[in-house]
Amino acid sequence: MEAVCNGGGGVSSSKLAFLKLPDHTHNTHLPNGFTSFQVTEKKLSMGATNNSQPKIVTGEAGYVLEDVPHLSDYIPDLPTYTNPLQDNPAYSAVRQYFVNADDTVPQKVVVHATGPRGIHFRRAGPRQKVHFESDEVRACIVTCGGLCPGLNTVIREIVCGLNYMYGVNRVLGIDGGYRGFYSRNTISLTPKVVNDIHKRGGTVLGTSRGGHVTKKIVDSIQDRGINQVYIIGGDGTQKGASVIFEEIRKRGLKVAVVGVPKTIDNDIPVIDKSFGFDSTVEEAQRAINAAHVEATSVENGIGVVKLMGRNSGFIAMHATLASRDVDCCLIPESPFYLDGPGGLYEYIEKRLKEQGHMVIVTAEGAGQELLSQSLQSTDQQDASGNKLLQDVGLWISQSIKNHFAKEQKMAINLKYIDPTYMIRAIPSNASDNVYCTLLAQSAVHGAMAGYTGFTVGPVNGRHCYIPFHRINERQHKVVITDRMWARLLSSTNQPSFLTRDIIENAKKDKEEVVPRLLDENPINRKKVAC
Ligand SMILES: Nc1ncnc2c1ncn2[C@@H]1O[C@H](COP(=O)(O)OP(=O)(O)O)[C@@H](O)[C@H]1O
Ligand SMILES: O=P(O)(O)OC[C@H]1O[C@](O)(COP(=O)(O)O)[C@@H](O)[C@@H]1O
Ligand SMILES: [Mg+2]
Repeated sequence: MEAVCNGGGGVSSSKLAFLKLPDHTHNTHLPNGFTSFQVTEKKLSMGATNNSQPKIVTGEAGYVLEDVPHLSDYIPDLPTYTNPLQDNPAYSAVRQYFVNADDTVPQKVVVHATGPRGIHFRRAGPRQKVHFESDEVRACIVTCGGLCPGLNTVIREIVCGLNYMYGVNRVLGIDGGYRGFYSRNTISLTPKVVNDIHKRGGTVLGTSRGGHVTKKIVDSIQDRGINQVYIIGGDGTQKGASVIFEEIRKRGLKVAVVGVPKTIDNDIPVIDKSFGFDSTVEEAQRAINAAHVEATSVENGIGVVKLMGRNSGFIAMHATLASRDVDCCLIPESPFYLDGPGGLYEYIEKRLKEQGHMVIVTAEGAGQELLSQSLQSTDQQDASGNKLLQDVGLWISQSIKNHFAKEQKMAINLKYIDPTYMIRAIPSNASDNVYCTLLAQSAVHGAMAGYTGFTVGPVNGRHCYIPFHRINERQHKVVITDRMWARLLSSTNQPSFLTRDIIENAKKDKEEVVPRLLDENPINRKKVAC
């Protein structure tokens, strides 16, 4: 799939050179109808601005580039160096190893002949010129939030990428998440130290929730002389990274802040999917197989499997689609009910009569509203402020058992499998390892080129630098009025549990979360001033 654009809207290739955007766009007048917007902030004495605003470049035919910050936005006269990769024997033979300064990637690849070209992100990759010298770099890596297959691979590849590609040999590992910046030890990471870590699950750096004290974290970054910060973590972590970036920018420090999105739940928007997701879906097959074997080995056997997915049911949906042994998949985005016509109990009875067994997969966040009606509702949160969930797997298993015992309709034989933490702790599979390598290398290239305040990730198959605000504005969720959920419903034959209200709400949600590019001026949407 070719999804990379150069500059202008539907222009001929001969015009492309003229339409080139600068590698990092400031409040610049651009050629031929391109306009760059960055709200003009009050300048601080050291040249820093007091608050960063979205950097938006617009062009012909509704072209919009949502650009990422650059150190030169607030540090005047930032020196430039030749990229050492140009003398690296592994890369110098590559026909065009460096990314074109004006390469951008469209967020939407399905377009209409007369529709605008829509939002684009800056393409990731090595730049001809960099803004750090190799021996100047002092990088650090931190991992935060829940575990996810692939964390160690990303750590390994950041360390190796910095060292092999840019000759950087000072990389610190921050121990135990954000709080490790100010309350724990650091470890020195070299290619030798990280050589084998991708074969292990978890994170060699340790992780934690809570403990994000921005001032203490940035003080520690400043005190240690760190100038590249690689922050690997989920939606909470990326919010934390954004705040750290703002503080660093406010202090006018030459420190690149780079987010690497980690989420086993795949709940981060914009990017195609998160690392570890494939490994997780694959590992979930083992639990589903076990549930299927148990269910088919007895009369009226029911296997219930709980998978992770706090607010987003992607793991359950994909594991169900992959398996074909699942008769019902429950996710947080699709409310369901138990009793009455069209309810879960009725469906279970029908399925058992038809085939004598069934498998139910539930995401951990499914049916929480039902649980809080029937169990005592708790509003407990974890250290990061995430709502602590009640065990839907246990609850639904018990509810099904009670229902069939009470009605004395049929004797059922139910087995509940909770493989959630076993799945989360595995090392990443081969395809996730390759993905993690690309993510890590893209992150390193971006920081070396002076970009900052961004999350790296694939958009339509191309790695991009995405501004934090785009990652943090919403959660990625299964849209139950989309084709993928319809595919699942047709593969399991389960009831949709959809009432007219739910369908209307789902449509409304979708309209709110996905910017309606066809009829909207993005400049108005972002409320940026020229
Ligand atoms: N809104 C926020 N602002 C600053 N830091 C945050 C925010 N939300 C979460 N964090 C921090 O990010 C880290 C990880 O967040 P958490 O929600 O536990 O996991 P994840 O990043 O995997 O979603 C924690 O240290 C938490 O304190
Ligand atoms: O690790 P904990 O605190 O038990 O939390 C479990 C949660 O962590 C996750 O595995 C990942 O969530 P995060 O990406 O927010 O860290 C969720 O699927 C699950 O709900
Ligand atoms: Mg999270």
